[in-house]
Amino acid sequence: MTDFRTLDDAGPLQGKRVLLRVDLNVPMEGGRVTDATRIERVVPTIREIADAGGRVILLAHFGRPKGKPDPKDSLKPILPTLSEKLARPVAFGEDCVGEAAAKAVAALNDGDVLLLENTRYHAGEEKNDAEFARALAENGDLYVNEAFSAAHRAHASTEGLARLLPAYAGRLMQAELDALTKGLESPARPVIAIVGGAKVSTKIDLLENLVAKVDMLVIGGGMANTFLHAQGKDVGKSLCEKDLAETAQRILTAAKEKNCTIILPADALVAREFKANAENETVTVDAVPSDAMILDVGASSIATIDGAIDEARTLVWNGPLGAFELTPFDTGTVAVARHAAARTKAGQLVSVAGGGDTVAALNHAGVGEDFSYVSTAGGAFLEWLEGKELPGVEALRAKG
Ligand SMILES: Nc1ncnc2c1ncn2[C@@H]1O[C@H](COP(=O)(O)OP(=O)(O)O)[C@@H](O)[C@H]1O
Ligand SMILES: O=C(OP(=O)(O)O)[C@H](O)COP(=O)(O)O
Repeated sequence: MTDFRTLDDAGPLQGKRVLLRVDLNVPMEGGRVTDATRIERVVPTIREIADAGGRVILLAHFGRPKGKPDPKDSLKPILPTLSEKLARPVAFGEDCVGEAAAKAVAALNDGDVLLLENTRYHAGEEKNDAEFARALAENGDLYVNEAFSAAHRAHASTEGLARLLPAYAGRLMQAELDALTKGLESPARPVIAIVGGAKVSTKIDLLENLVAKVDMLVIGGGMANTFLHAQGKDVGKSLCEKDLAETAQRILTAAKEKNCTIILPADALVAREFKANAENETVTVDAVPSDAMILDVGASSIATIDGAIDEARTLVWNGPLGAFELTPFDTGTVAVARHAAARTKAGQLVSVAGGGDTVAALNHAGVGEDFSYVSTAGGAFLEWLEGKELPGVEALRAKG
């Protein structure tokens, strides 16, 4: 990563206001952080800057609040976990721009840490609006991007800001790119990818390029339902983006052309309520009751996926196979994660997984330490794998 400026190039940080873009989009339940991996991975950089006398101003997004404040997407509930992991106090600014931000920043002493409220509370963030980026830049002397997992977004705090201030890659940004390059630049074949999760519309397009890069593609989670629908199956009340059926068809055709084997669930665990221990049954994907939702892959699908992993030498995985936060709909994700971990430990597989919820799912399965590499990034990791340039990374090149 020699074409980046890194923290090593930033000069003395004493007294400098450092706008540090991090990804705090962590899994939460009942107002509490349920997986702190993304926080833990940025702690060393925050400490490093603060210990050098810098004033750390954390910029981050949470959820998708559509450009206006929404209390359910506040970063405030993350503060206790952030402060605990950092083992130091963290101040909070009620807005990331304007008077509230300026006041909070002005109150900082050298070595202090401040978290500003969700950047996505402003429409200018996702539009990468120049004026909004300038408003963010007003509070900093330099910019450090540590949010590899949001680097596929050309937003004001991930891209625009890097063009306004001296910009540097943070330690995690560097480490992620180094690890992925080392692990996956020329992967041992066959390569299997598992893509699941719930962010169907923002991730489906990248599958078209992915099928050219991998030998087998397992489509699970909410993502699978759109494909099952595209194949003419009734998915009942399942999470499904019906208007993406054509895109799904196109991906299936591209896979055939590229000789990539697509593995879709053949059976599923369905329920009528989205809650833990909801009454459930296993059905084939041709027989999903119209009032039920697919919440996990079934036993026969798990066996097929495990068998495919046995044939592979490299696995890349983003997106849980089911609603793993709710038992028993964690069964598929846990079983496949443990199988991949065992193959990895036996030296038969290189396994790379990433994504906020995917990491939480691996930790839930007790195998977070057993994969070859666990990235904080999901969508960004897949786009990197596609060979796409990531706007957040590109904006850092040759800046400083
Ligand atoms: N069949 C399904 N129906 C509804 N939600 C699902 C299903 N399968 C997976 N999910 C949800 O997908 C979410 C994770 O998706 P996503 O954000 O794309 O993953 P990541 O954060 O790892 O990139 C989890 O909260 C999980 O409950
Ligand atoms: O959680 C994230 O990505 P991921 O779900 O792909 O791991 C990032 O914070 C990006 O969030 P976004 O997909 O709402 O832009």
